[in-house]
Amino acid sequence: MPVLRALSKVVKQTLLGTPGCSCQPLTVAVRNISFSPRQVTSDASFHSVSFSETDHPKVLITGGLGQLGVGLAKMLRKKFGKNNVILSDIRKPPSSVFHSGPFIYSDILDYKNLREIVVNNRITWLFHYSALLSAVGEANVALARSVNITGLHNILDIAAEHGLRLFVPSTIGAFGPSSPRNPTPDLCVQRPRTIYGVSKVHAELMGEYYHHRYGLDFRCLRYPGIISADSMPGGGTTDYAVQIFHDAIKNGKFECNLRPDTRLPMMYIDDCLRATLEVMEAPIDTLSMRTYNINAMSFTPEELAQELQKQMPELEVTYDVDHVRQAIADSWPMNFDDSNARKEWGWKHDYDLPELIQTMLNYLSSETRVARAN
Ligand SMILES: NC(=O)c1ccc[n+]([C@@H]2O[C@H](COP(=O)([O-])OP(=O)(O)OC[C@H]3O[C@@H](n4cnc5c(N)ncnc54)[C@H](O)[C@@H]3O)[C@@H](O)[C@H]2O)c1
Ligand SMILES: C[C@@H](O)[C@H](N)C(=O)O
Repeated sequence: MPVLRALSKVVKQTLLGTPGCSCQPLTVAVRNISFSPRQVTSDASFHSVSFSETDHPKVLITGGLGQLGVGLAKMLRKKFGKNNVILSDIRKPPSSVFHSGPFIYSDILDYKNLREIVVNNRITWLFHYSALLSAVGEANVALARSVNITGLHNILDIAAEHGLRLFVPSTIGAFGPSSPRNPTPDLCVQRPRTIYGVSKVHAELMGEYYHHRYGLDFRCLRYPGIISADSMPGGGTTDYAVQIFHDAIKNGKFECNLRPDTRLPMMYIDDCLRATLEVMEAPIDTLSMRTYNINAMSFTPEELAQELQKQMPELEVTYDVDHVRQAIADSWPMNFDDSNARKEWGWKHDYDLPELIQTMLNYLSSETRVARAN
């Protein structure tokens, strides 16, 4: 009974606030009690978080075989040690990934399997990358709803139950046509028109709710469109900005599926992954919010093509608009206001458009040279 009384007191304090106190003791109280949202009263467990700030975290990455996960694992393994970072997905990994560090099968819809992985590997940090992106999500709403929403519920419960620090990426796609688009601040109207966007707003709100209700250390960044050389995008609206480099090098031609004047926020992958680690390592008292916009640059297909043509004057770009993607892009931010991230935890991007272009061309041309030599 003392447990139940303590729990109900905490719940009341969390919901109603502590009279006369402007500090944040409630989170600490809930976290010390550390009860699971799926097992509240019957076996309210008192496990304390075993990870101390001087240890390396034990990391699990879900959905790790997509555009961003392999690069994230590489960066985290450099910092925390190869065996402290487990990559997981439902797909079969290429042999280079399989041999570069721990990889396991994990379907985020399988709650028991997820729990087993977290327990058996004593996971302390979880990066939740599994998702169906904007264009693929519109083509399969039921699956997107299940992976992006039901899957997230499993992740939140496991993370709260086991005292994990949880990173969930959100996106420029979490905004919609009624949001201010130029620029888009952290806090404003969010009424996205895609299942992807709706699921990401849901993730932001649920993560913040679990933070306040259960003390979950939830951290979230809204990424712009991410551009990478060594991994391909998984079916989003910003994919053209990756594909153009591949087609330019391979064929000297590119057909763009967005209108030439479609302005969207973008970022090179190294900046995105560094921001992710930085927000995970940020001291808790520097974070006034749990979800931040981050940005680097903003351009249209026409501007990207013109900048690329400075290096490759023979490049031909034509346009054949995909109406689904265009409607999505027309509802998204054109410029992203990330001033809170810059002020509070020191976010700063390294790559603007010229550096992005040079880095992509260097990487892809050296790949092509190696392939031709073999
Ligand atoms: N790439 C971008 O431009 C971008 C921008 C904003 C936000 N994000 C977010 O970052 C995260 C990673 O993005 P990405 O580009 O690597 O995505 P991606 O589409 O390339 O990869 C997603 C991965 O999730 C996996 N997956 C699907 N269903 C699963 C399931 N049931 N269980 C486990 N894994 C499953 C897929 O196999 C895939 O490897 C996503 O949450 C995405 O919303 C990405
Ligand atoms: C922006 C982002 O979330 C993803 N690249 C998409 O276009 O769907």
